[in-house]
Amino acid sequence: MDLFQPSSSFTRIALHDADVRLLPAFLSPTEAAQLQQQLIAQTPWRCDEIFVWGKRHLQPRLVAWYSDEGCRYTYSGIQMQPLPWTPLLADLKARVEQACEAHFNSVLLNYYRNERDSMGMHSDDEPELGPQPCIASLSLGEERVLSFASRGIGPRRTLRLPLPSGSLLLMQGDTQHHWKHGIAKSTRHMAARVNLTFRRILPPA
Ligand SMILES: O=C(O)CCC(=O)C(=O)O
Ligand SMILES: [Fe+2]
Repeated sequence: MDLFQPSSSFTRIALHDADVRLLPAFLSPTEAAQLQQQLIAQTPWRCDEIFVWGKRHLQPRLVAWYSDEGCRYTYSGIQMQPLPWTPLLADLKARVEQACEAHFNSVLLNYYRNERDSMGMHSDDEPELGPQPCIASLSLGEERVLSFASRGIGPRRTLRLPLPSGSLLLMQGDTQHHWKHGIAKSTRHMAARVNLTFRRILPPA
């Protein structure tokens, strides 16, 4: 018996000068686990290189990017080549759009294989996302903590936000201007997690 009750109301996260909302049970744990398995098996994952202090490293996670035709996106200094939407991802995008009352034309998939995979602190503030990016982030599998840290002058404020499997996080408004976010490595064993960040890429000016 599946006792899951889907919920449609977002909870506002208390973060100054930001608009961050969480829908903890967007997908049931069962659906989230099935979707994670499908995406791990069907996605042509890439491991991109990054440059840190002039040295070449492999990114500590796997990625894939899907979008409408004609979208250009540079991520961590890498020009991404988009894949066309699969029926599975197009269907998921429609459901996320309905929940968020927003429109997206691309999705970045991140695959954290274990506790050693991570994402450095960053803001999603590339010009192609526009002045107030709206990003919807779906988490599947192992719960990891999304760390927030304030940017700019003044005392550094931080927040740790655990993202359960099946949860949908919305970051919009001035969030990217005032905060960075990232996923730290862990010393405790972590199973696989897949995260999808739906974005709206604007055409070049
Ligand atoms: O894995 C996450 O929850 C964060 C992903 C993220 O920040 C990004 O893709 O820009
Ligand atoms: Fe991000």
